[in-house]
Amino acid sequence: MEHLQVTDLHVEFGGLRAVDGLTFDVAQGEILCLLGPNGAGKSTTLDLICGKTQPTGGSIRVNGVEVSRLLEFRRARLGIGRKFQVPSVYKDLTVIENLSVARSRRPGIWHALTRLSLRHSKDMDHILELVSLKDKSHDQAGNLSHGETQWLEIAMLLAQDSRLILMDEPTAGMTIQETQRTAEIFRSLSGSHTLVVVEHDMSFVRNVADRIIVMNRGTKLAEGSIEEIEANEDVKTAYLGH
Ligand SMILES: Nc1ncnc2c1ncn2[C@@H]1O[C@H](COP(=O)(O)OP(=O)(O)OP(=O)(O)O)[C@@H](O)[C@H]1O
Repeated sequence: MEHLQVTDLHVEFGGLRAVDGLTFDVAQGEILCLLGPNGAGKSTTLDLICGKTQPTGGSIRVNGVEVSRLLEFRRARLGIGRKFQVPSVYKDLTVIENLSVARSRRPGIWHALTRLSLRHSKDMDHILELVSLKDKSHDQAGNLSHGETQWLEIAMLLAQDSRLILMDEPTAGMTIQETQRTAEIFRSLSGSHTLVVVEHDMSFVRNVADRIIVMNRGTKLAEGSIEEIEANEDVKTAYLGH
């Protein structure tokens, strides 16, 4: 579980202010959904939090620790995990082998010790159960469906001990059933993990979000529950304007 505080965050790309004075908090164990029209700065915000992009100003704190100047791998070690739209699983390896690779990326020497490795294999079972892939643990990742591949990637983040998980359109391309299962997975992660999710599917957002932030032109336009967001006139205007 991680508490995230973003304060007055800025980034410019050749004069374009993609993120322009963004401030928000995410509580430990909370699921925050980021909405907004195309080009609002949602993906860039995730890039800034995970360290893929360096900010031109502002602060990003995780459990009180300033991370905004740290390199991406250092942030990963602090438990910040990013799931991209294109999955990065190893197709020739089995599901469980993919988890082992993810686990071996964890910091520290402890995972090398046998006693702890045993415990870890139990953790792995638990993780596979959580993402509904236990029956497929010895299947090649390349043979998984699109939805299962996305879940494997979430499982890999869990295996590498990410506690603040950032996801960009996790349900894109999923069937209705896969989307529903993904919502259940997210709800079971909430409480123990903090999630920031960029998502356009409103019924999914309705199912998973504890809170919603709508971005427009790099800044926060509105914040609240789904009911508050749907009733917000500024939000309606921003979407119609695009
Ligand atoms: N590396 C980059 N270099 C230059 N411009 C960029 C870069 N990354 C993003 N941008 C620009 O920053 C703005 C915000 O982009 P971003 O992808 O964050 O928006 P978004 O809200 O995620 O939109 P979408 O819903 O379309 O993915 C856009 O105008 C985009 O073209």
